[in-house]
Amino acid sequence: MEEEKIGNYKVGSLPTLYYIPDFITDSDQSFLLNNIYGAPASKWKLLKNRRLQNWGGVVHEKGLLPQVLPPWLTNFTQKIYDVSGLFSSAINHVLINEYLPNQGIMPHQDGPAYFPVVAILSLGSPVVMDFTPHARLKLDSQDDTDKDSEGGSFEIAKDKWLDGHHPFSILLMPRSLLIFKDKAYSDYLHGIRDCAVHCYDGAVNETEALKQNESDRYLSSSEDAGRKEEYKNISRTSTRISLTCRLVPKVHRNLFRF
Ligand SMILES: O=C(O)CCC(=O)C(=O)O
Ligand SMILES: [Fe+2]
Repeated sequence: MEEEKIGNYKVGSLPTLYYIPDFITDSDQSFLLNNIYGAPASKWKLLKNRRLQNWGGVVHEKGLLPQVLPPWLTNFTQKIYDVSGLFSSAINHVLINEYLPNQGIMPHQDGPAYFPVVAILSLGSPVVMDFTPHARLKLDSQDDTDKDSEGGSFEIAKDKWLDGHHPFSILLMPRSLLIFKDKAYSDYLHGIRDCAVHCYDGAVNETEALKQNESDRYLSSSEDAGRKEEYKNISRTSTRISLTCRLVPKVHRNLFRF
């Protein structure tokens, strides 16, 4: 793995979206989950639709008020730094999100304090992450009154986008690593739908993600293999944990000079 180039893991039509299946082993996954769930209860921050742990310090618009990352995390952030070769210095911030099967994250762009490369390590239940071009890249904006009509997310397919931008999705299997930067980071919003069944039909990494031997157990709960194929759904039957690993370049060493 170490000798291989990150370029070998490029997926989809953007030049800077990478998906590495089996980035960590099963025992690495258990090790991380044990540490995450072994952290003091006060480490969890409750949000409306999920909970999270913040490691590495507090991120402000102007930079990071740092806290040393624990060794159980730096083992992995160092590996991500080494393998990707995309970060200008060591990863110093990790956000751990926990999602129940019907929880997700609204489409968003990561904040300006971060170096524009993000690495997301996935544990537990698989999910589909959707990328949507930024509203400023929409060509002929649809009549907003359309929004409430039937069809929900299919509305998006009608939109026209500038410069070849188009919505796409990626299937994030457990133990995989997703890395994105540049256009994928700045021209697109990323989000996860808050429903318990996700469709991966057309996902940019369908082949790569489903090569994993264990993937079968997550596919549609239908007994009928043919229907699994037909619907291309994953059932989110358990919790997903993600580790969003980033670099905040500006670190405040002295609180009083912040
Ligand atoms: O859980 C994920 O995979 C995405 C998390 C994310 O986008 C974020 O923390 O900014
Ligand atoms: Fe994000």
